[in-house]
Amino acid sequence: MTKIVSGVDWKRSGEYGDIVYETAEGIAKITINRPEVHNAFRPQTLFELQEAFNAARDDSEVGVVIFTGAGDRAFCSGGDQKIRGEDGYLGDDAVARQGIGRLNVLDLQVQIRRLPKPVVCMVAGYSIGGGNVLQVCCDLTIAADNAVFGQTGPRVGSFDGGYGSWLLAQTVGLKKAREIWYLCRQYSAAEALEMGMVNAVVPLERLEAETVSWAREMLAKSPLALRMVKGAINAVSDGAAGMQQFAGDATMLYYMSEEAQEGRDAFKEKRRPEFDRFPRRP
Ligand SMILES: CC(C)(COP(=O)(O)OP(=O)(O)OC[C@H]1O[C@@H](n2cnc3c(N)ncnc32)[C@H](O)[C@@H]1OP(=O)(O)O)[C@@H](O)C(=O)NCCC(=O)NCCSC(=O)c1cc(O)c2ccccc2c1O
Repeated sequence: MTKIVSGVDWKRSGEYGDIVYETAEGIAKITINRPEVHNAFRPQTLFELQEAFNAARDDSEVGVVIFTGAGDRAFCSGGDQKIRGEDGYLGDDAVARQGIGRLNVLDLQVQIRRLPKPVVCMVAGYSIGGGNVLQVCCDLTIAADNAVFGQTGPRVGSFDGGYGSWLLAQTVGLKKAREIWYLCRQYSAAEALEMGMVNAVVPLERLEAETVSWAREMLAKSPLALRMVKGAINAVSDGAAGMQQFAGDATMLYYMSEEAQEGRDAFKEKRRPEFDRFPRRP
């Protein structure tokens, strides 16, 4: 196994079984840790990932999230086919004991899109099936030169009709997205770069150093500007939900203004608000 080093002193936290959560220098690194199945996810993996992404969201020290897989052979090979039941993936919780499966990767996809901080996918080896859909949902992707991308749904009896298909089509174009989904071929890192599915390809041993350097570059930028740009880029394609997020950000900024605070203060002080103090901007 190639040693991937970056010189970053990651601090591990949280109690997880299927993932690892680490932070350093304003970056959160979230790693799927099931290398024996090429980091395929099961319901538990996804619940833990949701918890970790929430931790990164809530940590005001964190400005960028790196999402990756353990080892150098795979970022993620999608849903764990060995525990796929008749209607979804079966965990070991009470719901699964009733024979009811889950498709809870869909919740994680939405969470990554709505996280108000850039999420960078760091891919070594396979990014396949539902794993590649997660990669597509991330804001940026840095790939190692051994990375392999592809969808397998129509080969294994599955498909992702949401972000997996139309977001991929937005990313690489309609014809290419159809090819990827209809033929279930595998594509090299160089081909993924060429079609615009990833942002950069670097030698495997430099993967983390390069990804961290992109993260540091973003950390030097205005966090609110990054948040608004992410929301703006997603707003159109996320429809009403995208507009709701963007409007929510506008509300947050308005709450931070003296004008909005005058409304709140006037209510608390039982007086008329003095909105005349604020300009009616052109
Ligand atoms: C990724 C591969 C192309 C790699 O091939 P390779 O030959 O290098 O390695 P092996 O095949 O020998 O794999 C090593 C080891 O890992 C196990 N493994 C790999 N992938 C998975 C997996 N997804 N699930 C379970 N186990 C896996 C493999 O069995 C080996 O272990 P052994 O003990 O058996 O030796 C190749 O592995 C491959 O093609 N993998 C399957 C990729 C795949 O089809 N993924 C699922 C696609 S569907 C999906 O992900 C999905 C999930 C959702 O939750 C959805 C929700 C809603 C809508 C759609 C969804 C969806 O499409």
